[in-house]
Amino acid sequence: MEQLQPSAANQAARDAKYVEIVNLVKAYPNPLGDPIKVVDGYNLTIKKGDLISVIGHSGCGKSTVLMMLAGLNPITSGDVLVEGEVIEGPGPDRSVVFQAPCLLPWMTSFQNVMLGVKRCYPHGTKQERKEIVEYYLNLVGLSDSMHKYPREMSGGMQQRVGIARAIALRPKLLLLDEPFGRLDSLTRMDLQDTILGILDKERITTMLITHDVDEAVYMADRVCMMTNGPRAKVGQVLDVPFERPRKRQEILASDLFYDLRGSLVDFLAKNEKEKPGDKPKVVEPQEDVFESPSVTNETFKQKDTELQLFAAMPAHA
Ligand SMILES: Nc1ncnc2c1ncn2[C@@H]1O[C@H](COP(=O)(O)OP(=O)(O)OP(=O)(O)O)[C@@H](O)[C@H]1O
Repeated sequence: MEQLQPSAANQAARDAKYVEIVNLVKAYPNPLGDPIKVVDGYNLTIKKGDLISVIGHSGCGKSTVLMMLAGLNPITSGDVLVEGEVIEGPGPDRSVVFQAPCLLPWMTSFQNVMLGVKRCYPHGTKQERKEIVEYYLNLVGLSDSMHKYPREMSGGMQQRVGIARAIALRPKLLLLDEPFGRLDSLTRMDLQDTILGILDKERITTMLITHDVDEAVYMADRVCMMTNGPRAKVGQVLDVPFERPRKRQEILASDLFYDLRGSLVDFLAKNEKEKPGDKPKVVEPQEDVFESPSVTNETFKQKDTELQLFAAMPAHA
């Protein structure tokens, strides 16, 4: 076996824990203002360049975890480290794609992507920034629609702009919160393959939240299955050993795909009994929760806050 040089070994060790999520806790106030731990002790390590999909029953806390990673939802306790650095708020090293594309309607796709590029590359020349925008719009298959406004594009095309905008920032961590959730199944498959094609080229470390077991397996290197909330955490992590680039037909024809899919379905079925909403559950306030005063000012759902990220984003050093 080939012997790794010490520096290469160190690099490999660093890459193995490129993103570390350590004992992450999120508490929201219940209607009486008492803190309820929705996520409690979430631990996960993501290798550089890996795509990890996160699956779990509705309301278990998937988006809550993703928003904490994005820095858009304050962490009650615990840490998120990207390349060894603890994250504090949003930053240009992380970008997010939500279910809704959240494009500015008065801007073309080019201008929408340029919005983030300008903030992240303030020292680049106008020509360099233009080339970055064009490159990424081309990568998502929109070279012919660079000067179209959102109203002139389909939902799938708008989502492509959102993906180009996120990837053009060259983030260390790409966060995808059900990015295909509003699309028809053909557009969905098309876009899944577009993202996989881009990640094969760029190897961006990615977390994908999805409700779709097939998508979770097809897209990911590992699938993280979350337990039900409150106090949700990582229940099980499943390795998906298919090589990249992946060919959908080959994967769908393999027995392994159905075995992996079966493991996910079993996990979700076991958790089904405890699904919130199945039976009324009295959730007692939890005394040991770390105080988080900003929590009461948060909006209930934060899925449409992509633009906050750009507004709050400091430039690349
Ligand atoms: N700002 C908030 N204040 C209070 N409770 C919240 C807030 N945001 C989310 N919650 C609650 O936290 C829990 C987890 O919500 P979250 O949206 O993270 O779940 P999810 O797994 O992403 O759900 P879905 O799959 O349906 O999108 C839910 O019970 C939700 O009602």
